[in-house]
Amino acid sequence: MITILMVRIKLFVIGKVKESYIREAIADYAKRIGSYCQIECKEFLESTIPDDHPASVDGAKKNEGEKLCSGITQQDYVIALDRTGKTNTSEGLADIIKSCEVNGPYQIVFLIGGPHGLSVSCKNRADYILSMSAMTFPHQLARLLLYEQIYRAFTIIRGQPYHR
Ligand SMILES: C[S@@+](CC[C@H](N)C(=O)[O-])C[C@H]1O[C@@H](n2cnc3c(N)ncnc32)[C@H](O)[C@@H]1O
Repeated sequence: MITILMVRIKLFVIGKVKESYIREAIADYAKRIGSYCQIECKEFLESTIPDDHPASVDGAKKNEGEKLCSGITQQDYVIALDRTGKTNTSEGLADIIKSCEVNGPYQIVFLIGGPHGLSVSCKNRADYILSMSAMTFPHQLARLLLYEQIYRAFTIIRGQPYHR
């Protein structure tokens, strides 16, 4: 017999969602996802960059990376979102989530970077670096797309008629 435990999904993200229409869409998906798992999103402030010097940008990214990684535990399955990562299908993401439901680890952490992207340490910690497209999205849209894909993944896992 296969025992399926409810996974917990956490999003650690840099920056707030300013547009109300994006916040509403995210809230709608979060509510739908809530019937399959616990999901929460922790927002961290963007680090200020005093000038456009590459060293300042690197410092800010490093600082943001430390904040993002601070809540990760050793057992978590970490998926970092980065344009240059590996692309996957919705079924592929569903397989990853299903494997965590069946075999553990039972907590999945998704990381979304700020305007300058994720630090090297975030990418090094990640078990999987996921690219949703070769194009770059603003972090707010990346977050919305991710919520939709997590919802879609659960409907695939449960065999429900959302995904075509
Ligand atoms: C504005 S983007 C950062 C752009 C930055 N220049 C870079 O190349 O990473 C903000 C965040 O959204 C997420 N993101 C944007 N486009 C993405 C994509 N195509 N696939 C996966 N994540 C993406 C990433 O987490 C990224 O750190």
